[in-house]
Amino acid sequence: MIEFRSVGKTFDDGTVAVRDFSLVIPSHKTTVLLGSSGSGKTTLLRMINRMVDPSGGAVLIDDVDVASQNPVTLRRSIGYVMQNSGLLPHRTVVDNVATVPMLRGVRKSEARAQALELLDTVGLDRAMAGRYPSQLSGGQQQRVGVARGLAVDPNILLMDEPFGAVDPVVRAELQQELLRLQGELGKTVVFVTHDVDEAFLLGDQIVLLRTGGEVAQIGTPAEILARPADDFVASFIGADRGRRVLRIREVDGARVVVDAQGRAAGVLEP
Ligand SMILES: Nc1ncnc2c1ncn2[C@@H]1O[C@H](COP(=O)(O)OP(=O)(O)OP(=O)(O)O)[C@@H](O)[C@H]1O
Repeated sequence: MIEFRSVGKTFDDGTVAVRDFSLVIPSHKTTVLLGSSGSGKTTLLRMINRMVDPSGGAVLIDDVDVASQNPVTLRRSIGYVMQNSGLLPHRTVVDNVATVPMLRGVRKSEARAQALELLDTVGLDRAMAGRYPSQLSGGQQQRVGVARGLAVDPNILLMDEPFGAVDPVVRAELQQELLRLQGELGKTVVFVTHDVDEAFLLGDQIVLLRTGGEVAQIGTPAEILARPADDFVASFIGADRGRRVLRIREVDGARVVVDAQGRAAGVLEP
């Protein structure tokens, strides 16, 4: 369990990124921090592994304040996947994945063997292992990024817009892959995105943020859809545009689901 207790962050230049944020993130689930640009999502995510230290309040992992932990040790125990994969350009794919385990003392041959298995786990052909990141497509690079995030077998996986830079088709593939992986691994995933559809697809719990890390609503996708807390939430999730309002229409005895514009979205099974 990860807990934010009245956390605030004011950067040195006076920017208040987060005012007063409290949240409990349950273990073995995916929690999505959703909000528009500048709402403080990345700042909050980075407080978990001490890439950012709060100016006030505390972040606890399993009841231990992260401020009491060595930042380097902490960072090496938590998986971190970012938008542009963050791979080391002069190291091969297999070495990129093996780097952190080796820093933690795993022997090179063993770390590489594990890295190859992780390539299988994230659905990347082992034939890619000897390539450099620039020789991979964006989607393949992100898979390597996920493999690297999983390399120390962390309990916690932090993902900061990990699929933001790839095209919609690859993005959908990577999302499905993450759902499959999470079904197998059951990590505590904290996922940052500004994409409502992505949030609703991946999140067990959604935390919708306004500017300053202010919580607009917390709930499951279904709860937020069913009862948006206010106009801001309704607008953000598209409910006000009727985008997510579906209706059932009878067509030749079949029940067809149509969207607010009357376009067919699917058929209900009898
Ligand atoms: N190192 C920094 N120094 C000063 N201000 C910062 C720093 N990092 C972030 N900020 C500011 O803090 C606020 C929150 O930034 P943050 O990156 O957490 O938002 P975000 O919701 O993740 O946005 P995005 O979706 O664009 O990444 C923004 O106003 C940003 O400009």
